[in-house]
Amino acid sequence: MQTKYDYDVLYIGSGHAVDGVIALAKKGLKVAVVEGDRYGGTCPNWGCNAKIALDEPIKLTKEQKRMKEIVNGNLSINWSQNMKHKHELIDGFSGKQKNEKQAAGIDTIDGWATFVDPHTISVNNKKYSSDKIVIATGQHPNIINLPGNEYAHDSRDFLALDELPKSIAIIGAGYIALEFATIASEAGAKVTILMHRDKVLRQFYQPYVLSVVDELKHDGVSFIKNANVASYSQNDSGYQVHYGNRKILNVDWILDAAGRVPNIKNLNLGKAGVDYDRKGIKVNDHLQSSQANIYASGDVADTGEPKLTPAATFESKYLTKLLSGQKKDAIQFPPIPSTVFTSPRIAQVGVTVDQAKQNPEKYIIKSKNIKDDWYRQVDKEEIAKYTLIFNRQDQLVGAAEVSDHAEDVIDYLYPAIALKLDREKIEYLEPFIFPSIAHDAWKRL
Ligand SMILES: Cc1cc2nc3c(=O)[nH]c(=O)nc-3n(C[C@H](O)[C@H](O)[C@H](O)COP(=O)(O)OP(=O)(O)OC[C@H]3O[C@@H](n4cnc5c(N)ncnc54)[C@H](O)[C@@H]3O)c2cc1C
Ligand SMILES: NC(=O)c1ccc[n+]([C@@H]2O[C@H](COP(=O)([O-])OP(=O)(O)OC[C@H]3O[C@@H](n4cnc5c(N)ncnc54)[C@H](O)[C@@H]3O)[C@@H](O)[C@H]2O)c1
Repeated sequence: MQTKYDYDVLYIGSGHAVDGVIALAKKGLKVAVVEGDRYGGTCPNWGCNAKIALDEPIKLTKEQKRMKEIVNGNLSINWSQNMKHKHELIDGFSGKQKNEKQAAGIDTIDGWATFVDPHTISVNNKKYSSDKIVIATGQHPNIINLPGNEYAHDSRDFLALDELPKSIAIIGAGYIALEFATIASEAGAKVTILMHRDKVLRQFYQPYVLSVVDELKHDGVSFIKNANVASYSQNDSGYQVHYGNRKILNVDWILDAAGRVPNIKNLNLGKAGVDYDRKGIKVNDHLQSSQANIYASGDVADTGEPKLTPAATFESKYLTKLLSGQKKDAIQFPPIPSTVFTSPRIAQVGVTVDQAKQNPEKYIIKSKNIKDDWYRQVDKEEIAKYTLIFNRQDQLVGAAEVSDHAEDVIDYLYPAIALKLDREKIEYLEPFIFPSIAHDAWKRL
């Protein structure tokens, strides 16, 4: 494709919302990626991959505690070695990401992009023009505007802590709060979660959430409901969180985990004619913004889908097909699965249990406590429950699980839900390896 612009397609951002870029370049389009920070974006550098690297030994010590009569000794987390291992796994990732793009003939432009007009951006005072532009700038932590918030840290700081603080206050009770509380508490910190209201992980099935909350409490994590955090301060002994009616919590470290907000402020979107609000860039069913040549992908796009890696990757791959002319149809999202990587995990996909309960004429709910199943007792799981949701045509449309294997179970069941498999196909797919979590999951259907 020959255009009057420097590029056919220019991406702002280099996270999973850009996963389709190499395939696009292979189609012969002239492509550039602008990145102001580390290539690869949040998920590998300071999100999913970094977190799961720290979490793996946590899972191990939790399991060893359950097996203590069988596996001798007391395992404990060496925080600095755990962090060193995380650095070894993660730190080279960004360079590899950048090299892969360059090797595919993609121009990588280092710096922060701002719009000059709908076809032009500026990076470090140099202008670049492009026929199509994809805004894929992700989100940043929502640091609550409170007095003393210079003492509060974000998730990125936590994932780089050289030393584990003895006590940590976590503001918020969502994904990051619960996952990091699991890691920090098991590694030896005293963790207090200060909740905005009275619910933890409100988008997940609450009985499963409460099982995880009970487990965390058992491990010493405190939860303060309706905390009404007012300010933070510092003195010789550490930091203080001022909350409720003149109450003070003294800690060594404060993590603000009160959600994330789209990276749109510094893009100068007024010059691009792109509409947005606090939920992100407004897009139509082709991920196209209010300016016809500008698209949005990933966390920054207000698609109504969860702001998760699988959604960002799916959107990016859709855009690859759309922008290379292979596809014209609107984007059709499959159900986006999600896991909270606590110990045990909570995972879900498709129609939620609450949605099914509200529509009994449409759905049949099957729930089971499988804690005592022989396969779950192999590693002495203490919490293992699932719920399956079927429509009236006997198709699996939703699933939720709380257990140490919840993310794998939901992944194994995912094809049945996403492809709407009928009974005959499900029975044909019966021969999973035995014994295995996949077999354990599929035999439920
Ligand atoms: C702690 C944490 C844990 C997470 N764990 C999971 C998980 O387990 N599973 C899961 O599915 N999701 C998880 N997520 C969410 C997941 O990381 C995001 O959904 C995903 O990274 C979104 O990808 P993206 O490409 O849209 O945005 P990002 O990965 O954030 O990429 C955006 C990129 O744009 C760059 N950028 C921004 N503005 C500009 C500009 N003006 N010019 C140039 N570059 C710019 C940024 O530097 C960034 O690199 C987690 C998030 C966090 C914070
Ligand atoms: N396992 C995963 O897939 C995973 C893990 C981490 C993060 N993420 C992604 O990153 C996003 C951000 O994670 P998160 O945990 O920060 O967000 P979240 O939306 O999951 O939780 C935010 C929490 O902050 C609370 N809160 C909001 N405003 C507040 C205020 N003013 N004062 C006190 N509390 C307040 C909310 O009530 C909620 O409990 C997630 O929504 C998700 O998209 C995903």
